[in-house]
Parts: sequence; structure tokens; C-alpha cells
Amino acid sequence: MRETLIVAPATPPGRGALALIRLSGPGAIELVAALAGRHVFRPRVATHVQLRLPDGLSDSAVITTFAAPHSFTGEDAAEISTHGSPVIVDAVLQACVARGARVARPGEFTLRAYLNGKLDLIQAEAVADLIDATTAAQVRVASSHLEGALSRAIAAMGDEIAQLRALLEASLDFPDEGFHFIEPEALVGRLEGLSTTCERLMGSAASGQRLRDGALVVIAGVPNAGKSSLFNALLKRDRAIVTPVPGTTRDLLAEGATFGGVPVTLVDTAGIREATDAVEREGVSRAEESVASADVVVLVLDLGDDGDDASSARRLWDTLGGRSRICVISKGDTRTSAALPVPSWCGPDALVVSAKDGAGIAALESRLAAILGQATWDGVTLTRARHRSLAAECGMALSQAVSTARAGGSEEYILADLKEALTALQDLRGVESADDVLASIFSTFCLGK
Ligand SMILES: Nc1nc2c(c(=O)[nH]1)N(C=O)[C@@H](CNc1ccc(C(=O)N[C@@H](CCC(=O)O)C(=O)O)cc1)CN2
Ligand SMILES: Nc1nc2c(ncn2[C@@H]2O[C@H](COP(=O)(O)OP(=O)(O)OP(=O)(O)O)[C@@H](O)[C@H]2O)c(=O)[nH]1
Ligand SMILES: [Mg+2]
Repeated sequence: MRETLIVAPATPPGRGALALIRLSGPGAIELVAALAGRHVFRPRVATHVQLRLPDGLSDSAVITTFAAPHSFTGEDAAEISTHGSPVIVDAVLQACVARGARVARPGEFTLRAYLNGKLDLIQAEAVADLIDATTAAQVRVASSHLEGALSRAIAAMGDEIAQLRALLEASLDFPDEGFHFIEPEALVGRLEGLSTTCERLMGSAASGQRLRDGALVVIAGVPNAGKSSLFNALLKRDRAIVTPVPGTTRDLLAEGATFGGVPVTLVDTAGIREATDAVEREGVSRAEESVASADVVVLVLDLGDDGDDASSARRLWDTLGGRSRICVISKGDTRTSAALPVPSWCGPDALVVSAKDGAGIAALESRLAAILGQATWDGVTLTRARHRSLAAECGMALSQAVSTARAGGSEEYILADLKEALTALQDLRGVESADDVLASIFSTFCLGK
């Protein structure tokens, strides 16, 4: 499969100032030379040429060649930078295909870089995440993974495991002498160190996955609490209908927003109460489902009224125990000294906001950013379910090794656990990945990557 020459546009479809078409594989350099009508290119030097294309077309273009192994893919590669008309891009692709190239599958360039050892699996995933990034925080994490920060952290754990295994195996080789190449206390200490490192790594997974995949923030409360007004204030536009009539919002309203660099789907819901008509009842049940699946619930409470409000809001708040929740007292501009004090069940962290004059909105945004923000471990964050489950396998094997070592158990059992932990770490970096794992990762790439 790696023997074929592949070609694909690296720039998005449609009109642009320029377009880049990339080739990788044997014959890439000869092929562009033929299109340019010249033979010699200095590797890695952009060269201005007149391209000869099918149907009598031509274009003034720039070609760069990369001789294997000094390219992104590790193969012979070439790039053609043309004027950005889709007609020219098509003509270049046709010309390449006519000369034996095949149009690349999604992610195939990066797959080749991985198969040729230019990137590990974590770095290859980071290429896709970098292209998909919509916030600076997502770019920061994906760049650091592409640069190798997470891979190095995992490799360091693997090295420590390999050292411990060598010491344990050496001890096994001299059973009669009863000689240990590592003292039992030192072994327990080093295993605990590994186990702690693994746990800290796993501790970054929830926020890392939220950063990559986005989070769900749901605004909830009783009717007329000021939820839709708060929704609009956070979005900084007049998205939802706001009226003094309780029960105004019926359906869920979802819009994109960003807090602390985390892409968020912000949802406004119907006020939760015993509904009398069928439409409202459906709205309330959708609101409850949305609350159940939220990463963070913002409970809006209007304390300007008679206080009946507060008792039903409190029931809702109590159902959120153990979840990420923020209590927001709305309509701060109307609250006089006569207004009800903030009840103690809201906790000391309740925020008073006003959608009308904007007071407290920035504080709410910071609170959301703090809850959703990254928990990094030495600047390294797990970002995918794949990372999380392999780190968990590693963590389980390590804690097993710790308990065996603490109980003075046999070296053979500890060795088996360490082998399992090491395998999980190697799978994380894709040292020897099965074809179906690779297929599922690379098929999510965009064309030309
Ligand atoms: N024009 C262009 N821009 C691009 C890429 C590309 O392929 N082409 N990239 C594609 O994703 C990214 C840059 N990544 C690259 C990674 C490695 C090599 C490369 O030639 N590596 C050689 C030489 C090493 C060196 O001198 O730094 C190698 O690894 O041997 C090039 C680009 C983003 N920008
Ligand atoms: N003075 C003032 N009035 C507010 C504020 N926020 C909301 N209101 C008023 O409170 C009423 C209800 O506001 P909404 O935002 O529609 O409340 P809601 O919680 O979405 O209501 P439902 O969709 O019916 O559940 C409207 O008359 C708003 O103008 C505020 O910060 N200050
Ligand atoms: Mg509403």
C-alpha cells in the first residue's frame, strides 16, 4: 500500500488566492518534473515553473520537492502551489492521475508519516485535532501533542517500567542467592511513583476531552426566573424570546459559545414546573433531559419575587448534588435591601447577575471557564476516549503491581502486571497498532491530510 503514489489538494475546495496540491510516494518528484517540463529541483527549495496541464491549460506555479526520508511523510514528496481556481486544481489532479498517481484517502498522508515512523499515533491524532481546532486553547493542546509533549511523558513512564522489569528479572535469575537487585521498599516506592503519575494523567482526561469535543452548559430554573435573558446576555445577542409571561420558552434553544477556550453548546430551557398543557409538559420534560446530560448546570433563581420560587428552585438544585452546578441570582438590578437574602442552600458561591445592566455576567463567564478549563498534568492532557481507556488499563495494572509489591508478593506477578502496563502505554503511542484501530483514527481526517 505504501508503494503507491498519492495526490490530493491540501487546501480546501473552492476558490482561493492559491491552492496547494500535494504528492507523496515513489515517482512524486519525477511526476512534477514532467508537468513542469524540467528535470532538476533542489530539494526543499520553492521553484517557479510554468505548469503544462490537460486541455491546453497552463499555470504559473511554484513547486517544492522533498526527497525521502526528509519529508512530512518520510517518502519522496512534492507540492504544487497554483493559482486557486478549482478548474486549475482539477486539471492538476487529472494530470497527476493520468501519470499514475491515485487520489489519496482521508488522512493518508498522515497515516504514511505514522507508518514511516515520523509521528506516533498521539501526534497523528494531534494533526487532525489541530486542523479541527476552533479555539486557541484547542490549538495549544493539539500543538503541544504534535510537538511530542504527551508522547515524551508516556515514553518516560515506559522507560521506568522497562528499568524495573530488568531489575526484577535479574533478581529472578539468581533465586538461590536470595539476592535482590532492588530492595522491596525501593520497588514499592517506584511502583507508587508510576501509579501516581498515571493517575494524574487520567485526572486530565475529563477536561481534556471537554476541550476537544466541547461541553454542554444548560441554563435551568423555574418559569420566569430570567433564563432566556441570561442566555441572551451570555451570547451577547437577542437570540431567545423574553416576555414577562411565565412559560415563554417551550423548546430547547441551543447555541455555540466559548468559555475558557472550551467550545460550549449553551442551552436555554423551559421553566421547570407542574405543567398543565401538553406543549409545556413536553418542554419541561426536554428541559429535565437536557439538565441530566449537562456538563454544567446554571440554575437561575429570581429572588425578587415572593419566595415560592425559591422552594421549587431548591428542589431542582438538590437534584444536582455532585454535579457541576452554578447558582445564579437573576435580576440583580431590581434587588433592593428588602429583597430576600441569598439562601444558604445556594452555597457561598452564588452569583448575583443582571441581564439588564450586565452586572455579574463577566463573573459568571469566569466561573464557567474555571469549571470547564483544563486540568493539565505537567502541560500534558489526555484528550480522547482512546487515551483515557488505555491510561485506565495502565493504571489498573500498576495499582495491582503496587499491592503485590506491598504484600511482598512474587516478582513474577509484578513482572506480569508491569508487562500489561507497558503494553497499554505502547498502544497509546501506537507502537504496534492493529489495522482496525488505525482505520478508525485516520478515517476521521479531512481529505488531503
Ligand atoms: N507547505 C507545507 N506546509 C506545511 C506542511 C507541509 O507538508 N507542506 N505540513 C504538513 O503537515 C505542516 C508542517 N509539517 C512538516 C513536517 C515535516 C516536514 C519535513 O520536511 N520534515 C523532514 C525535514 C525535517 C526538517 O528539516 O525539519 C523530515 O522529517 O525529515 C515538513 C513539514 C504545516 N505546513
Ligand atoms: N429588571 C430585570 N428584569 C429581568 C432581568 N432578567 C429577566 N428579566 C425579566 O424577567 C422576565 C422573564 O424573563 P425571561 O428571561 O423570559 O425568563 P425565563 O426564565 O426565560 O422565563 P420562561 O421562559 O418563561 O421560563 C422578563 O420580563 C424579563 O424582562 C434582569 O436582569 N433585570
Ligand atoms: Mg425563557
